Formats: sequence, C-alpha cells, structure tokens
Amino acid sequence: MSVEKIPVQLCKGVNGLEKVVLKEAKGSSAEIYLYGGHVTSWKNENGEEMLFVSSKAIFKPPKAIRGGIPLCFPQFGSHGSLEQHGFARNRIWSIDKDPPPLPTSSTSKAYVDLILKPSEEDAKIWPHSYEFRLRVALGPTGDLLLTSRIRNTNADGKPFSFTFAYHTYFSVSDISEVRIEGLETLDYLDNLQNKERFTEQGDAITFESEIDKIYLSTPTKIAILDHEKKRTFVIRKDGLPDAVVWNPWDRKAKAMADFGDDEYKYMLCVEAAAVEKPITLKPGEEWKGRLELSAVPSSYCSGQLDPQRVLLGT
Ligand SMILES: O=P(O)(O)OC[C@H]1O[C@H](O)[C@H](O)[C@@H](O)[C@@H]1O
Repeated sequence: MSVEKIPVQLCKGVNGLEKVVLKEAKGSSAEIYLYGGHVTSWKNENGEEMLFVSSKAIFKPPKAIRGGIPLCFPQFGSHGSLEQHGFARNRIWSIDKDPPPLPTSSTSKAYVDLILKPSEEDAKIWPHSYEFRLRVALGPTGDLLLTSRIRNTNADGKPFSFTFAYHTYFSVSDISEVRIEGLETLDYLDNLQNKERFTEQGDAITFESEIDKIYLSTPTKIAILDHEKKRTFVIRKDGLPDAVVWNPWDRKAKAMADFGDDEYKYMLCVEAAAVEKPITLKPGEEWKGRLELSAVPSSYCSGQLDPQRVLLGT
C-alpha cells in the first residue's frame, strides 16, 4: 500500500550539524542527525522524550553522540580489529532520495531514508564496498521503526562479515526502579568478566551496579518496565538475535567525559544486536535488521502488570 509521504524537514541542530525532524499526525516526533545516521530524539504524542541523550554529549565529529540510538557497524564493541563499535556512527550520512522500495506493513507516512557508502578512507580500514540504507519511521500510534538494509556491493567477488547493534539509550526515571522482562534464563557473555558465558537466573533483571551483558538468541520481544513512570518500553526486533544490556553505573559514569556523573540513574541501554554469530554477505546479498520501539502505559504497581501479556500480546 503506497501512502503519501510527509516531506522531510532538514534543519540545523547542535553545533550546526544537519538533522531531519519527523512529525507524525497525532503529535509524536523524532530527530535524526545526518552525523552517524543517529536518532537523538523520539517523543510521544504528549511531547515526552523516550530516549536518553547525555547533557554532555559532544555533537562534534569524530566523537559519537552519547545517547539516542548509535548505529554499531561493521563491528559491535571490541569484537574485532576496528575501532569500538565500528565507524557508521562517526560518518556523515546522506538522504537517500530514491531508495529501493521497502516492502512494509507499516502505514507510516512520517519517515526518512538515509544512506551510507564507504569513502576511500573507510576502504583502507575495512576493504569492502557496501550500501547501508536506514529508514527511520514513526508509526501511526507513535512507535519508532528502524530498518537497516546492508548490501554487499564488492566488485571483487569477496564476501564480508559484520556484527551490528542498534545501541538504544532509553530514558528511565530511576534505574533502581526498572526491570527487564524477556531475558530470564538466557545465556549471556559478560563483558565485565572477559566475555565469559553464563546463564541468567530465572526472574526479571533489576539493577544495582554496572552491567554489560550480551544476551544470546533472545526472544523477538523484550520489555523494559519503568515503575515510577508506569511505562513499559517494548522492543520488537527482527534479524537481530542478541540483546546487549548496559549501564555504566557510578564509577564508569565519572570516567566518561561526555556523560554526567549521575546520569547512569536515568538511562538504560538495551541494544538489539547481532554479535555472537557475525552476518556474512556474498556480493549482491542484502541483510535486513528491523527494530520497533513502543512505549505503553504499564499498570505495573505491585506487580499488577502481567509481563507475559506484554511479551506475548500482539
Ligand atoms: O562508549 P561507547 O564506545 O559508546 O560504548 C558504550 C558501551 O557500548 C556497549 O554497551 C558495550 O557493551 C559497552 O562495553 C560499552 O561501554
């Protein structure tokens, strides 16, 4: 079904960096910087900000913006020879004026298509040709939809492999009042223990110290319950089997120049990712990774919310 697209507004953001503003008819909005193809804002129809961006975020290349949804490609973390999280989040993307059609069930009218291709410099550090197309869309109920399409365009017949994450920083009212449903009993690699493999215990994940875990082969849906705000973020993902959970806590927060000392209390990263099993593409092949974020009211007080309903619901 073709829907008439709302024209994209391009304007100047922090430090004069260009950004796209998306507005959906019922009032939800999003902002995406061409620097990094980086979503830095997602507001619901009441204008409430759902994502966390540090008050000390630098908004100046080559440093990635601290917060929002950094794109980790072609490498997640230090799982490889490239710089931490690869380089897609440190490059200037372009608006893709004539993208290949993207079959989607969404009736979204507010969306933008961005594209990143390697520069000659990039080819020196990662000797491959690719087209990375990102569509950011607002759904009719204010959901935020990200679709990444990465195609191998190598002319030399060479395949390439990569790891990937949507490194989402969620805004939370108080990290000690947050829990994650959907990752119970899963295996994970603990970045705080030399990436050793462990098995998660059987109930919701809560937070009282630094956490940096890559949960493996997770369900499609994960719920993040914010008790104080009575709000549940629901993550739906496709093509991204893993999920990274990260909060730096106080010591690491103090060590990050672009992060406030106490900001760890107000954020939580739950990152839809493909890390354990790198994705390999032959020339001409394309990978698609989808992320759908929604924020639903959760009558969570005294455990009334039935997380299974949230996770198993439609
Ligand atoms: O500071 P950055 O390069 O953005 O990385 C921030 C964090 O990203 C991920 O969550 C990794 O699992 C963490 O180990 C890392 O500290």
